[in-house]
Amino acid sequence: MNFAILVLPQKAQAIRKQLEKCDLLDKRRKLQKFSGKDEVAIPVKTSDMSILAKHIDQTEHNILLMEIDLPLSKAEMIETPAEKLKRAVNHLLKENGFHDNDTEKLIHEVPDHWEKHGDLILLPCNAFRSASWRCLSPSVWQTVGCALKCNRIARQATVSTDCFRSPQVELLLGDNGIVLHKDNGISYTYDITKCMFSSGNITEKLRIAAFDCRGETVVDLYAGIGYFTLPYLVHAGAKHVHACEWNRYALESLVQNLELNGVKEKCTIHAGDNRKLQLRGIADRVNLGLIPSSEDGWAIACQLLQPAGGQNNSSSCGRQFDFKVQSCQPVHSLYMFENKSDDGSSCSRGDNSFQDFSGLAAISPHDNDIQRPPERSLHSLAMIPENKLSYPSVMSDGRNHKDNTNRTWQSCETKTSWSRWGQYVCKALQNLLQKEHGGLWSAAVLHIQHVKSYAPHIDHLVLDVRCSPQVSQSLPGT
Ligand SMILES: C[S@@+](CC[C@H](N)C(=O)[O-])C[C@H]1O[C@@H](n2cnc3c(N)ncnc32)[C@H](O)[C@@H]1O
Repeated sequence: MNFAILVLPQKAQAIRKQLEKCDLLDKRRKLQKFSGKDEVAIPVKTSDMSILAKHIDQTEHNILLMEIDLPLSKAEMIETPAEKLKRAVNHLLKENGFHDNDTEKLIHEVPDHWEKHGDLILLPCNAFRSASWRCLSPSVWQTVGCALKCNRIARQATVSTDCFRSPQVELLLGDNGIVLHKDNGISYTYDITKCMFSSGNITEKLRIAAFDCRGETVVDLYAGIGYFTLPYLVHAGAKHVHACEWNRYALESLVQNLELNGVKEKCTIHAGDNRKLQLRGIADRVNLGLIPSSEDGWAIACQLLQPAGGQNNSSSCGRQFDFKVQSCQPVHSLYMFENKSDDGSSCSRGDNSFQDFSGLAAISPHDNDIQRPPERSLHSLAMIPENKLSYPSVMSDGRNHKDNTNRTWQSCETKTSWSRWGQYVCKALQNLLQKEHGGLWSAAVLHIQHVKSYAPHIDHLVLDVRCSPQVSQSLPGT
């Protein structure tokens, strides 16, 4: 029931203000002037006249309280898409004879959020799950399509654990799942029912887009539809990307996406198992984007890195690379994804852009006691702003030095489990590199990125590692 008080027009604004001040004005509804009656109805939240009387100046006239449904205010009239969807589905349930109790339960399965891929709406996996919805198919999907103004509806399921990372998307309305997705100036087309597309990884795509890879040869070991291959080529300026992929549907999309974005000539696709790649020593940078772990690809990644070191910033700017200056060591970056469990004890879940990996030194070739961290002992690190972020860079003789951005490594006592994971990865890579290329190598964590949390104890982490071959002190001119 809705109520209003009737007041004289000349008093209406003053009384409205008084009501607003004491939170008795019903803002969901509009004031209304009654033509011919010379009265204005002001919507109020209470039907208790004594409460109203306490707050309104009644000296000049009497106030009349009445039950009335005044028109909704403008803000109330604007329905969100989620409200619209719920209203449409509610109507459908009623039309089909569902009782109020059942309707109330079923409405909880109508989602508030979804992904939009062109004219296709991808519903979350818990949407419309009860058996009752099946009886209402296809009219329920037509209703959803109509409410959300789209022609195709699909429902998300968990990405399968098979090695192709196949999505388990179910098409509910429409005859195909091919979509066109655009972000950060890059177009991706793919079949949503056959290839995975993680919109949650947008922060990583943006981070890669901001890398300076000019002059670099990059290998993307798990290219998929080109989710990272394309930002390397389109925005980071990589000279060439070798993209590895073994899922034929992802490969089809990858080819299309390279063409779509005009970078086909700069990419070589390697179809098949990346562990069988015959290439070696070609890469400045290797991208390992596989969850839950890319560990299977570490050996091949090390094989792919150039033995004498890759491009560094100085050479990409056209300056002569100089082996004599240690701070201009050629560098490699391995870029990898991991999903890690954590014990949640000190997890910080706010801004995840910059993680403090203080206390984590580069692994020198002489560190042999790094253990794999226990799976459930990982938790996040304290945050530090970007201007305080510094690179650990310890050479094989243990000396600290400034990196070429002139930021010094801050030592800190706090050892966290993420940093232990970083150390474990660095040590493993260093061993692999020494075995593969010979000589001494150092491996250092450049950055640890928390991408997202899948569950309270499962975090998606990305680690940037810089691997450098150590120059012998006896090289001519050193
Ligand atoms: C996480 S998915 C795709 C990630 C990709 N960056 C994207 O979002 O489009 C990983 C991809 O690696 C591929 N893959 C997994 N193991 C592989 C292997 N040993 N060789 C080649 N491709 C592999 C899968 O088929 C899948 O498309």
